[in-house]
Amino acid sequence: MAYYLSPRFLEKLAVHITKNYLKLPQVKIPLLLGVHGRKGEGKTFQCELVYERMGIEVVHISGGELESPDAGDPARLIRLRYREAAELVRVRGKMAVLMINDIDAGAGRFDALTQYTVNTQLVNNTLMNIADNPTNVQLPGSYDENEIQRVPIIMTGNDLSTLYAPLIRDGRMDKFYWQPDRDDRIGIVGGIFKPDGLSSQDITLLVDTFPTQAIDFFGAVRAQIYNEQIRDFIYSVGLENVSRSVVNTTTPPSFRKPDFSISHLLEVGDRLVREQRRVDDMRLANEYNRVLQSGGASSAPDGSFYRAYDPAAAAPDPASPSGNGDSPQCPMPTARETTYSPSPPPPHSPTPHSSLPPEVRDQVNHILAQGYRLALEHVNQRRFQTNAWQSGPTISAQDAATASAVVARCLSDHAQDYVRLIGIDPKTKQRVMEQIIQRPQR
Ligand SMILES: Nc1ncnc2c1ncn2[C@@H]1O[C@H](COP(=O)(O)OP(=O)(O)OP(=O)(O)O)[C@@H](O)[C@H]1O
Repeated sequence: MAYYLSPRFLEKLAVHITKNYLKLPQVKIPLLLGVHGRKGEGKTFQCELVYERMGIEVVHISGGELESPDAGDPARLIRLRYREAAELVRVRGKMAVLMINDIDAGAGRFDALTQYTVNTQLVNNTLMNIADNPTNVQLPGSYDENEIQRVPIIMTGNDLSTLYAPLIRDGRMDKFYWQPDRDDRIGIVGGIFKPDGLSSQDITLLVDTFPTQAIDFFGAVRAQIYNEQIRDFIYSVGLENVSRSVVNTTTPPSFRKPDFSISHLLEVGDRLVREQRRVDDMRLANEYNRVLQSGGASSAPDGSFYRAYDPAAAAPDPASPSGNGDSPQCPMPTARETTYSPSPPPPHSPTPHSSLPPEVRDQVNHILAQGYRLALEHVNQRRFQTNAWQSGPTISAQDAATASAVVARCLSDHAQDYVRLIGIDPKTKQRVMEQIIQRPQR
């Protein structure tokens, strides 16, 4: 297939990679290049096209490999693969890169309140370390005195801001935000449908009909077109014979060219969009995460104190068995929470925090007095049974009056729901308490 490679993309990567193989006088070159942007816009795909075009050797790591039950494994893996890439340059005499896909999936949990693991820290530190000393990357247990080849590291991710901030500073990481413009999209979609004989007007119409869809969507539309024939095939051979007909067979089924008319493509595209909307409306993923989150935290949805705060237990101890790789240091994985800045109450309305029950106000004061942060969660009566709490506002204010006002507003916004107050230790990013402060009237 004739894939489209965006000139902007090619230029950015080509310059970054080449620069890292040159010795420029008195120029400090960042080793890392972070390609970021919306999911499914073809970041990885475009990178692979660049490597192919430039004949560059690639050593891969995926974000998923950056987590492991054993602390230190992913950091070791990065060093190992980096050295492997350096060795490829030496042996093959070609440029090589270390490509880390979806870095934020594996190492991107360095935001204010969510959990992070020992491995997350180690991965971020290892990458910083390599960026600072790219020709001296050692494996644990051995020391190689010889300098190794400097190898640029390209990483893709949706949200680089979730990485440890010093890792992405300009001296270490060059950044490239990839958002294909209309011309890029027409070029890419034209490449996807090249074998199907669509005219350039059809391609333009398809792209312009779905302007907010990621590139991935158009690939999915093409794949859907074959569904009808596959369904016919299944019925023609019979459900019980499908396996035999497609696996280990000398005569695999062949399919005639499906209907790639523009009207059919638009119809399939509309269907996919409707399905997406349904997912969005149902917020299935959101709920699923909440259930996991709540299930891992407190088996009883009665919201009684989460656990007594024990500073010794809260402090992460990498040497202890429980301080291993992926044991989250926060016992409850927390989805990213929104910060809530309370707007001032309207004139002549009662001050909201004055309406807080005294015990809740005491609780707020008590948490803030210990230097903890406050957050809120709410859940309706039905979802309470499944412990599927939703994040409410995170309260950035440290003064009791403002914080109480946010709590009071949340209580009135969710008057028919359960609301719970959460105390978070900002240093360890652990929840130190949870308590239900409102129950719906029955
Ligand atoms: N230039 C292209 N030509 C043809 N197909 C493409 C092109 N770019 C992307 N695609 C299609 O879009 C899909 C998604 O691309 P890719 O996985 O590179 O996106 P991504 O931005 O890295 O996504 P994520 O952020 O979710 O990892 C690919 O599997 C491919 O089908």
